[in-house]
Amino acid sequence: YISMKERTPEIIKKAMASLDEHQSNFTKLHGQVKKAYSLLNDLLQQLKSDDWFQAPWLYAECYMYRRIHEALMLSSPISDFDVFKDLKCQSFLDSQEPIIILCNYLQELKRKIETLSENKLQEEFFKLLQISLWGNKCDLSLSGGRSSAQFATPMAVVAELESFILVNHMDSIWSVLIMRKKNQENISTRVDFILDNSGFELYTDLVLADFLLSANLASEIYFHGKSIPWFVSDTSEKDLMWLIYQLKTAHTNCMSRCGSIWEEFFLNHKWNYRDNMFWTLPHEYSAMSQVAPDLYADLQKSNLIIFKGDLNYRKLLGDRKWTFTVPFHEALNGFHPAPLCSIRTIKAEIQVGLEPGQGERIAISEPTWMNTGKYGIFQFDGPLS
Ligand SMILES: O=P(O)(O)OC[C@@]1(O)O[C@H](CO)[C@@H](O)[C@@H]1O
Ligand SMILES: [Mn+2]
Repeated sequence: YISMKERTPEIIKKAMASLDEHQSNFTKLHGQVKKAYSLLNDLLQQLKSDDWFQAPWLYAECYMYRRIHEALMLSSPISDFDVFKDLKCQSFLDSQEPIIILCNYLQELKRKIETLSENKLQEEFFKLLQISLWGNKCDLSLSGGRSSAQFATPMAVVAELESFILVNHMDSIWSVLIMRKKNQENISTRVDFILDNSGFELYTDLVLADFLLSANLASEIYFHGKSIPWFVSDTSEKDLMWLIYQLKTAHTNCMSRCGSIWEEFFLNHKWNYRDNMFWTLPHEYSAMSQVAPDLYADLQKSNLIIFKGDLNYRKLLGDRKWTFTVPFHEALNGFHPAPLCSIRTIKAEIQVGLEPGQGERIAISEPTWMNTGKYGIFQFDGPLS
């Protein structure tokens, strides 16, 4: 209710404001801008109707983002204009400090990576996994488009927040990768990231992906993004390329090196970008094999699929009100293309795989614990090899 009543009107207003701000860039296209603006205004008025509050939440939200996209599509030639672009860019620019710190950390780590013992490698992997987890605190649909505060020193945060991890299957994620690395028969290991938010979160995902290659825990990475602007801050191909360009052209040495290395990864196909319309439809993932068989078949080639963020978790579980103690495997409802894990801070009232009483105990002192992104999970499903 809060999401549809308060956040969505804010988000549409932000989209309209962005069109307003860019008026002057669209010389000779004022008619088209006016049209998109008025379609968004209609949508804003329609949001007051009861229908929006009676439809399933996930469906209504996805529909709203599609209607925003439609307003632009009907206003050709400004169809390609991303009404959330400025918000996404700003959230990246606001996190320069932690980005530089993390960048230096990664470079130092890579310099000595060959010399690390298996235990030490695991420790570093866990650290970067947790940084990527807490990076998911920063989504803009939850904050109605307001840039969320970043943590100043990502590495210090890891220790501070460890007690807020409610399900921790980092061991299983590690096992999948290290067992493949040790087995000489595995010449290649493919890891897929089903991306969530651009900006700082995306940066933490790329750092993790770089580490996986550098530590020979993976040989190829596939990043899956969104083909249209989605849930305000979700990553599109343009967002990903923009981020890499920002790094490459940064004045800080370590950032520009990082940008060049990552660009190179894409050029030599160690890193690959994919999108598919399925990610911007309201379907739960158990419907993927039916609705998007090609995508499902592609994911079956993966050795580990990492689903980032809250929305992906909702879709993995069909956004149902599961009992907290239901096993993750069961709630996936037949969706098992390959070993997979969810890395997500809890922002929506859906969670499985908890210990009996675990969620109920937190709710006593923190009634809104499922809406804030304060708690996180690493939840794994699949055979370990
Ligand atoms: O997937 P993300 O970026 O972690 O979170 C997306 C999200 O904040 O947006 C919606 C808020 O209305 C909820 O679905 C969800 O909590
Ligand atoms: Mn998101």
